Amino acid sequence: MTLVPVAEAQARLFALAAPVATERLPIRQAAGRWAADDITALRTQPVADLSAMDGYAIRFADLPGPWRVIGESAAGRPFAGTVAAGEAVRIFTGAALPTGADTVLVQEEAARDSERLMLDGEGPAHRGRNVRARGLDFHAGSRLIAAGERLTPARIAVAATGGHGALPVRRSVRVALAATGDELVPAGGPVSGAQLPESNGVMLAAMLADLPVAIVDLGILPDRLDVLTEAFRTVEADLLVTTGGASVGDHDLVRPALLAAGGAIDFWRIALRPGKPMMAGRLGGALVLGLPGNPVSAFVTATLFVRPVVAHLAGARDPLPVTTHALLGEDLPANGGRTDYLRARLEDGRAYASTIQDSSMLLTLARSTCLILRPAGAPAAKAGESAEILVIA
Ligand SMILES: Nc1nc2c(c(=O)[nH]1)N[C@H]1C(S)=C(S)[C@@H](COP(=O)(O)OP(=O)(O)OC[C@H]3O[C@@H](n4cnc5c(N)ncnc54)[C@H](O)[C@@H]3O)O[C@H]1N2
Ligand code: MOO
Repeated sequence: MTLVPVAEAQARLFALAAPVATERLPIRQAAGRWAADDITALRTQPVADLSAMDGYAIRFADLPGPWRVIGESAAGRPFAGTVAAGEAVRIFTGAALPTGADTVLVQEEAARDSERLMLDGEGPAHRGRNVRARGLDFHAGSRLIAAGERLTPARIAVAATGGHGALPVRRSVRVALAATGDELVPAGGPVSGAQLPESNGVMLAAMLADLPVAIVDLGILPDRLDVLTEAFRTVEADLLVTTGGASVGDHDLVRPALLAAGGAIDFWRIALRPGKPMMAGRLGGALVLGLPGNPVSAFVTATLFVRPVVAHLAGARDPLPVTTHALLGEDLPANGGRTDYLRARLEDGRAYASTIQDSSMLLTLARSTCLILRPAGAPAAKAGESAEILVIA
C-alpha cells in the first residue's frame, strides 16, 4: 500500500478546486478574508508635509529665534498664510506644515509669552525635524495589499487610509461537517454505556471559527450506507468534511458512500501519523475530505488539510500552516515511514513530547501547545537539537 507524502497530498488537494467566486465587501466586513485582487492606494499618505509633534512650525534657518507667532495649524484646519523670516505658527500633531516653514520646534523646548516665542532647550537638530514628509507612508498607485494576502487588521487600516471603502474578496466558503458513527451522541446530552459524546464536529467548528466559512452542520450520521449516501448526494457545499469511518473496518462506510453518491476519490491514505486513513476527493461541485475518527487524527488532519484547503478556497496565496523551530527537551527515537506529529509542550523554548502518543487521547492533545514534526525516516534525535514544530495553542 503506497501512502501519499503530506506535501504531495496538500498539493493534490489544492489542485482539485480553484478558489471560490469574488465579491466586494464594505471594508468593515472584510476582516479575515483574503484579497481577491491587488489593492492599490487611491491617494498619497500623508497628502502633505505634516507635523509629527505638538509645537511650532518654524524656518530652521531662523534658529535660535526668537519668533512671532502669527497663527495656528491644526489637523484638518491648515494655516492659510505663509511663514516669513522670524515668524512661527502654532502647530499640532497631524496638522499641515504651513508654506514657508520647514521644521517643528516641540512645545517642551519653547517658551511663549503671548505672540512672542523663544527657544527653551536644544531645539530641533536638523531641517525637517518633527515633520512627516508628503508620501512618507505611501504614494497614490502604490500596492498596499497583494492578491491572496489575508486582510489582517493592519491591512484593513492601510486600505482605509488608501481611500478604499469596499474591498474585493472571495465569498465565504461553505463547509459541510458530518460526524459518522453509531456510538456518537450530541455533546451535553444523555450518554448510555456504549455511547460516546461527539467531539470531532465540535472541534472542527472551533478550528474553523477564525476563517471565513459558513458551516452546514450535518450532525451525526449513523454507520449506514443508505443514510450516508443520501446525505452526501444532497449536500450543498464547497467542502464536505467527514470524520470517522475512513479506515478499513466493516463499518467504515464513508468511501463506499461517497462513490455511491457519485463522488470520486483522488487519494486515500497519507504517510502521516496520526491521520493515515484520510481520503480526499470530489462530489459534484464540492471537495471532500474524509478525516479519520480518532480525535487526535482528526485534529492533525484538520490542521494540515482542512484549514489549509479552506484558506486555499478562500483565495489564500500561502494557505499552509507556518512552522517554526524549538530545541528538543528530551531525546526522541528514530521515526518510522510516516511523518509524525508528536503532541508536545513548549516550555522555556524547549519542546517536550508526551510519553504516550495515542491518537485517541484528547486530554494529552488539550494540554499540548505544539506538535513536533518528525520527518519520515528521521534518525534518533538528542535533547538540545533543533526540531521543526507547529504551534497549536
Ligand atoms: N485494520 C486496521 N485498522 C485500523 C487502521 C488500519 O490501517 N487497519 N487504521 C487505524 C487508524 S491509523 C485510525 S486513525 C483509525 C481511524 O479509523 P476511522 O476513520 O474508520 O474511525 P472510526 O473507526 O470511525 O473511529 C475511530 C475512533 O474514533 C472515535 N470517534 C469517531 N468519530 C468521533 C467523533 N465525531 N467524536 C468523538 N470520537 C469519535 C470512535 O469512537 C473510535 O473510537 O482506524 C484504525 N484502525
Ligand atoms: O493514523 Mo491513526 O490516525 O495513527 O491513529
